[in-house]
Order: sequence, then C-alpha cells, then structure tokens
Amino acid sequence: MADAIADALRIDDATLAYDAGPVLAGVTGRVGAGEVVTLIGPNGAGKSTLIKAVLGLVPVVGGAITVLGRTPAAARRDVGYVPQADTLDAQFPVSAAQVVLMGRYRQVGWLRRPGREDRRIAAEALEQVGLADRARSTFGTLSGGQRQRVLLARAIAQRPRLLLLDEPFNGVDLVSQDALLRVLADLRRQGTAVLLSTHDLALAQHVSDHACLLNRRMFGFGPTAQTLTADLLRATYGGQIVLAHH
Ligand SMILES: Nc1ncnc2c1ncn2[C@@H]1O[C@H](COP(=O)(O)OP(=O)(O)OP(=O)(O)O)[C@@H](O)[C@H]1O
Repeated sequence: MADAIADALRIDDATLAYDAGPVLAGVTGRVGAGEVVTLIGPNGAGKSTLIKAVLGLVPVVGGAITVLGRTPAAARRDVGYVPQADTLDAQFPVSAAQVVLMGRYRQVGWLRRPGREDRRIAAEALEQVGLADRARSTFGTLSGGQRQRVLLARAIAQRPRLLLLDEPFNGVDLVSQDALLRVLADLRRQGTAVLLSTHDLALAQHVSDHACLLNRRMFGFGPTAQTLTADLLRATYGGQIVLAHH
C-alpha cells in the first residue's frame, strides 16, 4: 500500500532556499519503510541541504516535504541524523557510551535520567556498529571512522523510523565501511527508512533501492540500476567524467 502513511518520506516538487535564494528546486521522491535511497551529485549539488530540509532546518519555499505524514519539524523526534564526518566535534570530553546514550534523551526527555532500558539499548547500538569494546573510550581519542560509527550508534539508539546519513562513507576505513553496510542491512530488516548522500557510485549501487540524482535540481529518481546510467550521470555532473571510487 504505497500511500502517504506507508512512505516515511515524501518529497513533492520541493524547492529549498537559504536567505540568499533557492539552491535546490524540483525535487520529487519517496522513501518507504525498509528502503534505502541514495542522494548522488557533485560538491555543492544540494545533498546536505536536502537532508537538512528533511530535518526541518532549511526552509521549503515551494512544493512540500512530508515526514511520517507530518511536517519535517513535527516529525523530528522520529528522525535520526548522522552529520558529515568533518563537522564532528572531536573534543567532546565524554565516552563513546555516553555519546550513544544521548540518542535516548529525546525519548526519555531532557529532564529525566536515562534508565536501565536506555542503557541496554545504547549498549546494543554500540555492539551493532562493532564498538562494544570501546564503550569507555573518550570520543576524541577514537579514529574518524570510529567516531562516525559512534554517531551512527547514537542515531540507531534513538530508534528512528527515518534515518538520514550525510556522506557516511567519506574518509572511513574499510572496517567502518563494513560495519555501516551491516547496519544498513539490519535497518532494512527492521523497516527503518534510510536516506543517505554519497559520492561513491559503486557503494550507492550496492546499498540502495532507489537513487536520486541532484545538481541544483533533480536529474533523476528511480530504481538504482535504471537511474545511475551513463547518460543521467553525465547530465547530473555537467559533462565531467564520473568514476567510481572503489
Ligand atoms: N547555510 C548556508 N547558507 C547559504 N548557502 C548555503 C548554506 N549551506 C550551503 N549553501 C549553498 O547551497 C549549495 C548546496 O550546498 P550543499 O552543502 O547542500 O551541497 P552538497 O551536495 O551537500 O555538497 P558537498 O558534497 O560538498 O557536501 C551550495 O552552493 C552552498 O554554497
């Protein structure tokens, strides 16, 4: 039943703008429960902007974005988000386990202390990303890939119905990449909808059900194999030669 409720995310001819004006227009697409959709496009295409609009952080000035049947801002508590690796604050003076536990705060409320069940869920999430043995390590002492996995664990611990990942494969080692692929498979089985941005076409081909091609506007949306075609990729990247990184 592909109706508004079944779709975790619906984007209908959306135009997104910062104060200076629109940066992305004409985006239409869907992410259903248990589906992985990848956003593909060159630097500055608007991938992060779209993810931030789904979080309710960038205004939708035309069309609509509907998250779990609600506005992005209203759906916020059910949406997980892992930001780009280079935006992470490595100076966090807290342990990996504490970072993951933060994923539970929205559920328990900021004024209540997380309980045993929250700690269990957080420990399970750290285990899921393969970092159970680093629970007590200070966040800042972990490698970039490990920090990314801790933030992924934090997002999973939130038990979101829609998970947004901004360039999750960027600069991560192979172990972290494998952990992420395993988590994506788990999320798919649990019926979590996933929207992720990447530059990596080979990985996109591997993980996604649907792909969305962006460069200031949408150049294609559909089943991955039918969307990541040479013609559509050439159009999206403005004639630049596109090579898979892996
Ligand atoms: N806060 C902001 N205010 C104004 N313009 C912005 C802001 N953030 C991004 N932009 C502009 O919006 C456009 C799209 O940027 P965005 O970061 O969404 O691209 P991207 O596809 O995620 O690129 P990258 O792969 O480099 O992360 C760019 O031209 C960028 O300069």
